[in-house]
Amino acid sequence: MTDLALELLRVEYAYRRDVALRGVSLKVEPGEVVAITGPSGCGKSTLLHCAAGILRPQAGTVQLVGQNLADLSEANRTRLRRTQAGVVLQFGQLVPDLTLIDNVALPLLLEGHDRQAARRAAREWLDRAGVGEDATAVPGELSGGQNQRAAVARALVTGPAIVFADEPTGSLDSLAGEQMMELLLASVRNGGAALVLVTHDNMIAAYADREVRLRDGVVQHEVALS
Ligand SMILES: Nc1ncnc2c1ncn2[C@@H]1O[C@H](COP(=O)(O)OP(=O)(O)OP(=O)(O)O)[C@@H](O)[C@H]1O
Repeated sequence: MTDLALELLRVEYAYRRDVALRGVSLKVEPGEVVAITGPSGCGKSTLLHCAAGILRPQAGTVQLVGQNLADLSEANRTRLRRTQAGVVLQFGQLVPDLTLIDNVALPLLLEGHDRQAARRAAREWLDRAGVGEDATAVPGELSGGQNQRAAVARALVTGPAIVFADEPTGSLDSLAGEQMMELLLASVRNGGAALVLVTHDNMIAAYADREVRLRDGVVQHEVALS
């Protein structure tokens, strides 16, 4: 039996003042594209951060590719996250002082790959993402759309089992947003990765295989879209 890409069981998360998640369960199959939707403040980003191992839930379990994150040491959790999970956020979040090629090579260098091989793989991913010609530019010299393309390359370069994207088109106009979604979907499908996508935009959610709608920190309903 193949492991699920992601499984959350009764996950709860509270910030100092607000309870963001009140027992959320979610399964994502390998290669599946799932959109997390719902009104502002319903817990979408918190769910994504718990699933990606960035936040630690106070209750419930998160399994990434069959491994319970709570059972792993800090070092092993970081390693699993780096190798198995790619992350794309709203504004790219590239390192501003590094060129695109160095930004994309970074996850491989952190995993101990040699510099030349890391840069070669980074260049290939930048080409696939349509920004190969901008490989030596720094993020500040490029548009939001170009930076988001590089962020997709950085998320996919390690060959992750799952990609987490939080409003990846939120800073783009609608044409650049559509192109970005096409790239993200083609990239995860080529790499065989699952995609968990947070969005408040119905047009973007429509790209998913399944929509999971949150309300007040719980799953309100799930709909198969394809
Ligand atoms: N860093 C934080 N510190 C304190 N409270 C937070 C933090 N991030 C989120 N919250 C609170 O947790 C709840 C859920 O927020 P979250 O950002 O997960 O929702 P969201 O659905 O992603 O919202 P949006 O669509 O507006 O981004 C909200 O009440 C929010 O105010």
